[in-house]
Amino acid sequence: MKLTAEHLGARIHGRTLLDNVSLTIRPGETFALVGPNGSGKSTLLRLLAGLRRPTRGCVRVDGRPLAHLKRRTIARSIALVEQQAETSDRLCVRDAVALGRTPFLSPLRPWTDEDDTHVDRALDDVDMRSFADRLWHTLSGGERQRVHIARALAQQPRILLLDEPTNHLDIQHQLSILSLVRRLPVTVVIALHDLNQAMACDRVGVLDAGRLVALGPPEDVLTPERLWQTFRVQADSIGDPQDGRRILRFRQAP
Ligand SMILES: Nc1ncnc2c1ncn2[C@@H]1O[C@H](COP(=O)(O)OP(=O)(O)OP(=O)(O)O)[C@@H](O)[C@H]1O
Repeated sequence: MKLTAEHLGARIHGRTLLDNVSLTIRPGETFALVGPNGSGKSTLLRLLAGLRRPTRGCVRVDGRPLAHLKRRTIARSIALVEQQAETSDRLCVRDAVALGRTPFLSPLRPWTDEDDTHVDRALDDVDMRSFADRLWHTLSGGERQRVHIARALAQQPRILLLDEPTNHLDIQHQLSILSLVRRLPVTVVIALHDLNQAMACDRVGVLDAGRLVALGPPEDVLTPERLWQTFRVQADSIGDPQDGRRILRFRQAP
């Protein structure tokens, strides 16, 4: 599924959060969105998910304006995992993940075994099946994060939008979630602070003060010059002795 942002602008109380952002996310690619704190990554993801209306411009899904689609129709195609998503304390893990099936349910389409299968698979994908009966408020930050990702996976989206999905996760679960996301046969946009994780994505977009200042393959975009201009850090790119892939090393500016 193709997702297109056309000249997107977002303003609030006279302040510009996004300025003329245009990009096309190609079907099936894993697209990393990077940028300093406050550069507009979460705002852009919310616009792409249809949760917030742009002040200017338009988001299209396979050419159709998102603004013309019903919320339920959007939820059948697009899932967003937000940074600070909350869930009712009274829910158990399984029920929290089952919420991902809501867009598919109706009086004429009640819960079926197929929904259970999707929930089980999503719990397995994030390694949370053994927590299925635990109450939400008993979970650690990283466990909650994994449940939110499972809920999005249970939604079987064709476009998955993830806002810093690895920020609470231990290294094993960071790697497994990222590798899962890359394997999924869906279009993924993922906001990341770890630029080496962004290096493993198909393409990268760099936001700086609400503007898209670079877009392309990671090696072409995450150059020492760009990292200095946007993040004000000195960076060196070195080769991984195992597989030759580029790794970024950072130093604070003198
Ligand atoms: N409702 C709001 N009212 C005022 N300012 C807002 C509002 N929502 C977002 N902002 C501002 O918009 C800017 C962009 O925020 P956004 O959350 O999109 O950045 P981000 O790149 O995701 O940041 P981070 O890396 O810190 O998560 C920030 O300066 C933020 O303070």
